[in-house]
Amino acid sequence: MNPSDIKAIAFDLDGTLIDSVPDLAAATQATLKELTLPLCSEQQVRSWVGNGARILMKRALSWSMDTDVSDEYLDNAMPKFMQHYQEHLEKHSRLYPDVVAVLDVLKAQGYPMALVTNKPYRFTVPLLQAFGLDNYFCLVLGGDSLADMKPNPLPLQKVISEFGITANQLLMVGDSRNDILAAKAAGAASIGLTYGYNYGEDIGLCGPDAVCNDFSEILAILESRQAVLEH
Ligand SMILES: O=C(O)COP(=O)(O)O
Ligand SMILES: [Mg+2]
Repeated sequence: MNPSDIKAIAFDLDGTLIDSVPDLAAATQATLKELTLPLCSEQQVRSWVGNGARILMKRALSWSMDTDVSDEYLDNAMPKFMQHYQEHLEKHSRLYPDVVAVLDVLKAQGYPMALVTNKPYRFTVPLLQAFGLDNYFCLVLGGDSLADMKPNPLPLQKVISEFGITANQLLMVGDSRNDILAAKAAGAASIGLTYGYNYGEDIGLCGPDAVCNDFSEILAILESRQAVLEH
């Protein structure tokens, strides 16, 4: 990545801006309870998040990352999960440190910003509103907004075309290999954050252009761009 090329930024939501697992876990547990199935732990849910609500529920129903669950079984559980998550949404979720301060700086610096999450769109906007994040993003894409979600490059390609930039001018910031793989497939740059979920794996393993341990480090990476521009 050449920081001086970056003209716009796409942010992931869960595990990047907001620690949403406490509410996702509560909704998952409430669904399993309603189905009289064995309950899972918050830690398990933390390792299952990343590919949207349906895959999370598939993993919860099977207590596994990759066991197949029949469509019928999953279709029966999904409305229950959606209802429970609707009720929990922002009850125990928390903004990560420095998120608002850094978004303020980036907005003031004039970067157009997009929010690209695998979370269903219907939960995304209320969650952004609940945490005062709804005025930063000119484009918000949920996991069900387009025909495919991250790690497919489609949502980032949409950002690139909507913002009228080239792929190498987009920076994707996220906590999951899905964010990094989507960025690579779209030809965009990426920053991987270490504090999020990523299935319990080291985010550095999927090869982001940079790794940050906290959100404010993003500014330092982009500052070299400012230095180049001011020169
Ligand atoms: O809801 C998920 O599974 C992941 O959401 P994210 O793409 O914002 O991390
Ligand atoms: Mg994430």
